Amino acid sequence: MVNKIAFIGAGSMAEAILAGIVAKEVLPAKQISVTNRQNQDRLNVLVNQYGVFASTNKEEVVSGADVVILSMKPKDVEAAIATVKPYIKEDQLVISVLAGVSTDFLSEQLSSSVPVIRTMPNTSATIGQSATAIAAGKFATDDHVAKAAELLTAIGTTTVVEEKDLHTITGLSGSGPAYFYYMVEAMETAAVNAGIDEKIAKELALQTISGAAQMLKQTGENPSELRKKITSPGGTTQAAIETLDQFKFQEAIEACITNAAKRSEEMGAAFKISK
Ligand SMILES: NC(=O)C1=CN([C@@H]2O[C@H](COP(=O)(O)OP(=O)(O)OC[C@H]3O[C@@H](n4cnc5c(N)ncnc54)[C@H](O)[C@@H]3O)[C@@H](O)[C@H]2O)C=CC1
Ligand SMILES: O=C(O)[C@@H]1CCC=N1
Repeated sequence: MVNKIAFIGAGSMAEAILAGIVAKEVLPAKQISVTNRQNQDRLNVLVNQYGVFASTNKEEVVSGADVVILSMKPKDVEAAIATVKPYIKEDQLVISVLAGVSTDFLSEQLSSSVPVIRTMPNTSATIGQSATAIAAGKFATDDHVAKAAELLTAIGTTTVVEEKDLHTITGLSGSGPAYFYYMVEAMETAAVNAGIDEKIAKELALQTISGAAQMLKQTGENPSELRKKITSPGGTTQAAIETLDQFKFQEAIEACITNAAKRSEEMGAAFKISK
């Protein structure tokens, strides 16, 4: 049972998560507290929109919280932890959404054995549709993982993974929504360039991606089976897929995920433990 959640960082990811928690009535909005570096206007927006408590006073925000969610950019993590560390106790649970930053580094910065869970949500959290991966740090027990998972179901699905896999998973599902947006952008542009009205191109492309996602979920069939059902021999889809193959579609996606994972590793390498 969670009684109070504190967000350190009040940007888009914090908003997506707290919006989900408020919408699903996981706990009353007043029991969610938020802080940021110093932007009072931004805090006022969150207070007015969601009814949460917000303050730039770190002690007020963190004290008594069962769960503290680190939701600043990786570059700000050291400064942010330094300001909240005096108020973080070992009976609290720290959940990080920071890309690349290891739980060992966070534990070292917190200089205590407070349990730390590292997660990788995505921006579909805004509508309760995140695919969130969760990994336990060395001081986190199965109960802590279960508590984090229960909380994060407010923003979508949760999958427990090993921390070593989080770089690749960031490339898969953390950044993943962007690949589909990019695909839709490309499809719309291609249709418009071929003379289709922009509004019509948008409407058809949007329902196509949405319908395809629902087909994958509702039929439970493999993407390759679904693809084969559309591909009549010698027909239009075969011509289209052959074109994607000529442009090395599979290799492009492999390189896309590998490079995102590599970037996550590089980002994490800036936050190495000292021993
Ligand atoms: N945007 C995305 O798709 C995803 C982002 N993430 C991770 O979420 C984290 C946050 O990203 P966004 O919300 O997009 O960033 P953002 O820039 O919108 O928000 C960052 C927040 O941190 C606050 N902050 C900065 N320094 C601080 C300090 N010293 N003390 C307290 N608060 C401080 C800022 O005031 C701001 O409210 C990042 O670490 C990112 O890696 C994870 C998954 C997906
Ligand atoms: O682009 C980024 O670094 C963050 C992490 C995953 C999605 N957005």
